[in-house]
Amino acid sequence: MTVPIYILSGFLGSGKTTLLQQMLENWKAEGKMPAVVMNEIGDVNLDGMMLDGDVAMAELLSGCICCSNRADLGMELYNLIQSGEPDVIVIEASGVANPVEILDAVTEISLYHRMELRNLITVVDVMHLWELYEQQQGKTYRLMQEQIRAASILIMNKSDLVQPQQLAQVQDIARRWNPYAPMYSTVRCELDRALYEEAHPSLAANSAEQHEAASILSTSTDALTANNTQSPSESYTSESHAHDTHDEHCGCHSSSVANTTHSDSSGVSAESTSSEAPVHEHNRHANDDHSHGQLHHSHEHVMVYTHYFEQPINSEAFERLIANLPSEVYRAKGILTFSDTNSRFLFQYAYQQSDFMKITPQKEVPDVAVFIGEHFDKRHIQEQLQLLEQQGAGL
Ligand SMILES: Nc1nc2c(ncn2[C@@H]2O[C@H](COP(=O)(O)OP(=O)(O)OP(=O)(O)O)[C@@H](O)[C@H]2O)c(=O)[nH]1
Repeated sequence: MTVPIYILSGFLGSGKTTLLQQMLENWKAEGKMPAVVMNEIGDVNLDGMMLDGDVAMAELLSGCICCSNRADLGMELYNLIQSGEPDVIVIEASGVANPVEILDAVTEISLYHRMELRNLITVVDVMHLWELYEQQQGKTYRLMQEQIRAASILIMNKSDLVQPQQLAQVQDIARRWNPYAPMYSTVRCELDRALYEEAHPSLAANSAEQHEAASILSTSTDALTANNTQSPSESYTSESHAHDTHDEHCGCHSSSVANTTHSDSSGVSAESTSSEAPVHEHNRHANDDHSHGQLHHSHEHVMVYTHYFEQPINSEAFERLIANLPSEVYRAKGILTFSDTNSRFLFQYAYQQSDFMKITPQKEVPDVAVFIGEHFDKRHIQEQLQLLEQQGAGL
């Protein structure tokens, strides 16, 4: 049997895990056995902890499958197929992954194993794209372009956060970058499963054009004039993301922490102290530029700070901290025990929107928070969190 493979791409916080959960529920409801490869640039897989324990999962942590973990991806796919014979596999790429690289990796692997790339689904945060489009520059903008161009299906998500005119503009932008992929506008990635299950002919067309398309991205300026006079939705601040200043495409980092591959779903080291993944630039792909045009550049300085909590903290103080995160932090998530509530919470922060959800973990999970961004002051966040812990402990 040939195993269908789906790749989920999309910038940090766009809604990939939200979609993944729906896909898994759908397949499980009809008795299929899905398996998942989850990739995080941080050293903790919080999303994986929230998935049902009966889903086979491989984790590629502390790096990005488009570069540092690329070789491991093949091995994990092979192991998943050999060990569990899943009916379908979904690869959730890290939010800073270049999908062209993943597409290449999966295509290579499928030459040797019985698997078929069914769809590369890119989930777009429409509000985020709308604001980035106004600036027309920056690494995140270019990475989003690549993610959109590589897609065989485009999901324009979080459409509840934009005005209809803004949505139409963003659809227009995405359509210009990728005229092939069917495009669906969603709230919380809700869409009919038939729409993503059918292999779309554009995938073949697209994959043949990936390198060419990607090679022109760095100089690509869209013909559409950025004449958006409407201010962003009230639900966001209008703060610009001026930190995106590098002329590079892929947002991976190479961590000093050795790549960790877990074949179980625990996903968390037993450390109880804070840890951080120092980031350094690596130019592995830069040398490849001769063969791939301008696709491979040195990678951006994506920073990750992981904080393991030793004490419960006050919920309101934590919410204030999250509300005041610097704009350089563009994604945060965590599991927390608060000193003033009975329940544990999963918190999410993506592009200046935060979300707290009560959870009852089915297995032992630590209290931990992960912060992802560029050039932010990790020490400052660490000190703030430690202060909250001290206050929580009444010190
Ligand atoms: N308002 C709104 N929020 C959404 C929507 N879809 C997802 N979210 C929220 O956005 C946050 C990020 O969603 P995820 O599905 O975790 O995003 P992701 O792409 O998997 O994030 P990373 O894995 O960190 O890259 C969560 O708090 C979601 O509940 C949507 O359509 N509208």
